[in-house]
Amino acid sequence: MSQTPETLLTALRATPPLVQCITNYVAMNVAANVLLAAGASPAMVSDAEEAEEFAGIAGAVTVNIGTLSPPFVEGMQAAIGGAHRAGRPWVLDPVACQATAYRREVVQALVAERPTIIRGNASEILSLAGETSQGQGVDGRDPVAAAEEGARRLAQASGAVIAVTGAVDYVTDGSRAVRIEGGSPLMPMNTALGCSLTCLCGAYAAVAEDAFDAAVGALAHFAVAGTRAHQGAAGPGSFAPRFIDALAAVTPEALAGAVIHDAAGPA
Ligand SMILES: Nc1ncnc2c1ncn2[C@@H]1O[C@H](COP(=O)(O)OP(=O)(O)OP(=O)(O)O)[C@@H](O)[C@H]1O
Ligand SMILES: Cc1ncsc1CCO
Ligand SMILES: [Mg+2]
Repeated sequence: MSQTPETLLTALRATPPLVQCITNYVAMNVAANVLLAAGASPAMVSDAEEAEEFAGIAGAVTVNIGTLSPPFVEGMQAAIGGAHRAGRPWVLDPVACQATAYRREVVQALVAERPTIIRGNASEILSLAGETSQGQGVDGRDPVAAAEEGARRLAQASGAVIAVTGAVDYVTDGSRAVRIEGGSPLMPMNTALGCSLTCLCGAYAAVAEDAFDAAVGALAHFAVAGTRAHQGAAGPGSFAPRFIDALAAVTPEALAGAVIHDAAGPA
């Protein structure tokens, strides 16, 4: 039986999960504040010296290739090994994976490590699915609808739940699929909100029985908070603090109002 976003947020707030976030230099502070506001406990622990051990005490691990370098990759591999040994979920954010040969090579190796969830913008998911994308560096330039079929194939091939974000989000495990409406056009004008959402997927995965439900819960939390923060925001600058406040203010009951449509059948 599926767990609703409402149920999962209740569980998350009752027992805040420790989330080990290996994320990029741009996102570290933003993502930590997002997780704290949402009700989780972030720890940006990434060095190979301790990443595997730390994964043994974390509820989930998240891995983001935004500011990639060999030491980061060593830490990612150590943490993923630790998560597998501890039987914990891990979430991949394939930032700009289409941009360079190094990113393409690293991301393929990470996908082979069986991520529980992959969360990216449509350009990143298209690229992972082997299709051409219009992505410009870290910024998505493709509509989510263009990546839906590729996301379903990628889910089937990788075993991961795929969360594609944009104006209307799409989540699939290869058979089940939903679209989630909400958020704000001011969100892509704030750096690292996608990276932070990947970390929140880890928080929800830590408390969920099912990775599909976890991804839907995290994306619904962002969608509802984004819609609320948009009210009265003058632009991207004033949106940012409103969004942190809204993440904290969202109640489990409010998540019951998230706009989630079944998308498994014909469009
Ligand atoms: N046009 C839009 N309207 C409403 N919500 C949006 C829009 N674009 C993005 N979002 C929301 O913004 C959040 C981040 O998604 P986005 O696709 O921008 O991530 P991203 O490109 O990986 O971001 P970054 O790499 O900067 O962290 C998601 O919750 C998504 O639903
Ligand atoms: C701007 C930027 N550059 C590398 S990672 C990152 C954060 C958004 O993905
Ligand atoms: Mg991104």
